[in-house]
Amino acid sequence: MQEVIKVEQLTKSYGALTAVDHLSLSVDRGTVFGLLGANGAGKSTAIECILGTRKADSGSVSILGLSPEADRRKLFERVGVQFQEANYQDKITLWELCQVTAALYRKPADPAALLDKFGLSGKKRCPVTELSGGQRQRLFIVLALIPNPEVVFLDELTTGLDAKARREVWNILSDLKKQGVTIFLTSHFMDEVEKLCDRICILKKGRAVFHGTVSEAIKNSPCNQLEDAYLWYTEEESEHESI
Ligand SMILES: Nc1ncnc2c1ncn2[C@@H]1O[C@H](COP(=O)(O)OP(=O)(O)OP(=O)(O)O)[C@@H](O)[C@H]1O
Repeated sequence: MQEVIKVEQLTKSYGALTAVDHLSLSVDRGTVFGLLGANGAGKSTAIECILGTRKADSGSVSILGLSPEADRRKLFERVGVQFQEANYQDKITLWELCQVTAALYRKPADPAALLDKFGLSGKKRCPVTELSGGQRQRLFIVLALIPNPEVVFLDELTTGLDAKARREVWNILSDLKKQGVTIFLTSHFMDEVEKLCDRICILKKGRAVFHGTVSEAIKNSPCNQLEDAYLWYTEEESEHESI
């Protein structure tokens, strides 16, 4: 399988705090990779450093064989990104934002079709600031998919979505995966991780304490369920290195 994302020994500190500590990982084409960890474990910092929007202290990253820093323009034609928080100009409508985003890419997806797929067609003329939390979250995913990406990064994918919308997002991601899109996500929901992720990495205080499949995560712990295993990896005082 072709390696699409390769991260080696990525490290980032904020003053005395090491937020990401020698993180190495690899993601194959057409697979879904989940980066997990408690609040403050370093997931967002890791994603930002992988994307080159935050400068790492050391380590290397390659996405689609390109460097996020040196090949920024080339790479971002092929990568979609959804961030947890985004600030948009006051009063800009969903439709305007989609158009502005689509204009950045050579072969964008059809924003109208994406809005429709995510149940946002009726809100086209609505200012982004007037959307509910779940609607904003869905819009962020739409924006990440506008480039027609080969790789998509989704940070806290379904936070704020209701049960039905979460299921819909899962189905859409499963379809994207079938089309060969590589997905890198963070999530706090273990049902979602079990449903979607081929491989996971669990971070604890910036360090990877588990790498592998969901079933390996359960097998290498004393637990029978992913959520219990996840808590075991993240809460135990002793390290459970299995990399
Ligand atoms: N700009 C910053 N300056 C200083 N410290 C920061 C900064 N951003 C994050 N941190 C710290 O780095 C650590 C990792 O934060 P990060 O946001 O990467 O975690 P996370 O796993 O994404 O958390 P969450 O699940 O809450 O989003 C935390 O202790 C956080 O307080």
